Amino acid sequence: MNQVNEIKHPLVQHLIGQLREHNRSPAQFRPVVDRLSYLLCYEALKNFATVPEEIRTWAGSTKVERLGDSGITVVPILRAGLGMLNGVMDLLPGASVSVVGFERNEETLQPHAYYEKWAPNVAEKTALVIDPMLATGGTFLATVECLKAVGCQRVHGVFLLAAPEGLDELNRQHPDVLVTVAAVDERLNELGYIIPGLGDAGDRIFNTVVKK
Ligand SMILES: O=P(O)(O)OC[C@H]1O[C@H](OP(=O)(O)OP(=O)(O)O)[C@H](O)[C@@H]1O
Ligand SMILES: O=c1cc[nH]c(=O)[nH]1
Ligand SMILES: [Mg+2]
Repeated sequence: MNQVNEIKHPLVQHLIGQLREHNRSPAQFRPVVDRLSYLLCYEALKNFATVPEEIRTWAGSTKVERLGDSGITVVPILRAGLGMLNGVMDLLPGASVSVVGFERNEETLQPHAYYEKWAPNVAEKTALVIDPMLATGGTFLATVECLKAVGCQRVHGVFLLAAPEGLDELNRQHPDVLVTVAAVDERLNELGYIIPGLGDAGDRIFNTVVKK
């Protein structure tokens, strides 16, 4: 069973509410994605092991805990995952970045892979995959399969929104993978979009919404 951590914190819920506003422009959308990504990353790290270290302080020596962020590779899924990268890297300056590119075919809803670039020693790292949306789950499942194929054993997905359908599929195929998400929404519509959701995250981040 996947451990799915839906963050009920008022600040997270407030920010997700802002992203759902239809009239929010890309310029107003991006900073909210930034802030949410920072908060979700903070939550995703809550069980991450720290490394004790003895340091000198003004009053002698003491033991402190260090976050081993060099043991993390952050994996934004192109394109929309890039919108979450700054917020996450602010908290993990020592992490490496691996990049995968997937685009969902609008008719079949199958992910089409177009890019893959792994950090050195990826197999030894914890992968923190970032993407605003987990809808059918196809894109994230394909990413998890790529990560496992290169030897990565610990995968944690961080999303703004997820649909129950995608989380069920993840549970069937990869029950070991952890998920942190601001909200699990109601369902998918017939076009594979999350309801109520926020529309197409990539288009809203990159200002490529087609006006009808
Ligand atoms: O769970 P799924 O049904 O696979 O859908 C989720 C994927 O769809 C969106 O990307 P999209 O394909 O629109 O590409 P983009 O990031 O270039 O906009 C989103 O950012 C996820 O990657
Ligand atoms: O609702 C959805 C589903 C997939 N991709 C998005 O950007 N939004
Ligand atoms: Mg898109």
